[in-house]
Amino acid sequence: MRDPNIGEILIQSDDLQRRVADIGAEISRDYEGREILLVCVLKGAVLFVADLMRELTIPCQVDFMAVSSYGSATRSSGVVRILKDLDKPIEGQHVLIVEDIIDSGLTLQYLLRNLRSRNPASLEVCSLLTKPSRREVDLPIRYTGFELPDRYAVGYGLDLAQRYRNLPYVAALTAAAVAAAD
Ligand SMILES: O=P(O)(O)OC[C@H]1O[C@H](OP(=O)(O)OP(=O)(O)O)[C@H](O)[C@@H]1O
Ligand code: HPA
Ligand SMILES: [Mg+2]
Repeated sequence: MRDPNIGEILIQSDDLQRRVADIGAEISRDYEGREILLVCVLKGAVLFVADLMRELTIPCQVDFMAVSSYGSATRSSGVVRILKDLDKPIEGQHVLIVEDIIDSGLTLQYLLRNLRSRNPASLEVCSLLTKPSRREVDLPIRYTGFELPDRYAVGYGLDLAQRYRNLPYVAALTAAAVAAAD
């Protein structure tokens, strides 16, 4: 039986996989002759980075940073906390931040400022999903997979109170589930 909190499917698994392959090809072309460091933003981006890095044909490394601002609610608290930092310095490296979703943009704003101060050779952003209608700060996103409507989404890494990250598709929560979470 389908979970009663899960509403309509917004992006099917096949469409996710096809788009991830396209983004991987585009990144490989753009960074030809260079090595990149993927900075995966835990936990949401973990499925995306695992699929994306298998599509890259250029040398790459991956490191992980954990930040959190949502707690168990469906709205950002606006306060971004680093829960785990990168293992190594990034000075002189071509860094690509890999995110699952840019919603208000507050997490990414914090990350861009923080990582820029560490003097990478370049710093770009790849986010599978974006919700332009909810953006509170305007930020440069070099690679994007899909635009979402103003609905709280779960699946393919995205959670509600840590659940549903394992769904192979992206789905909207039902209105009742959103109301119960906030
Ligand atoms: O643009 P924003 O409004 O800042 O929202 C986007 C961020 O929020 C989510 O992470 P969250 O803080 O919930 O942690 P998680 O990745 O562990 O789920 C998501 O993975 C992004 O990192
Ligand atoms: O729609 C969303 N779903 C899950 N996590 C999120 N973090 C920001 N927006 C979302
Ligand atoms: Mg989350």
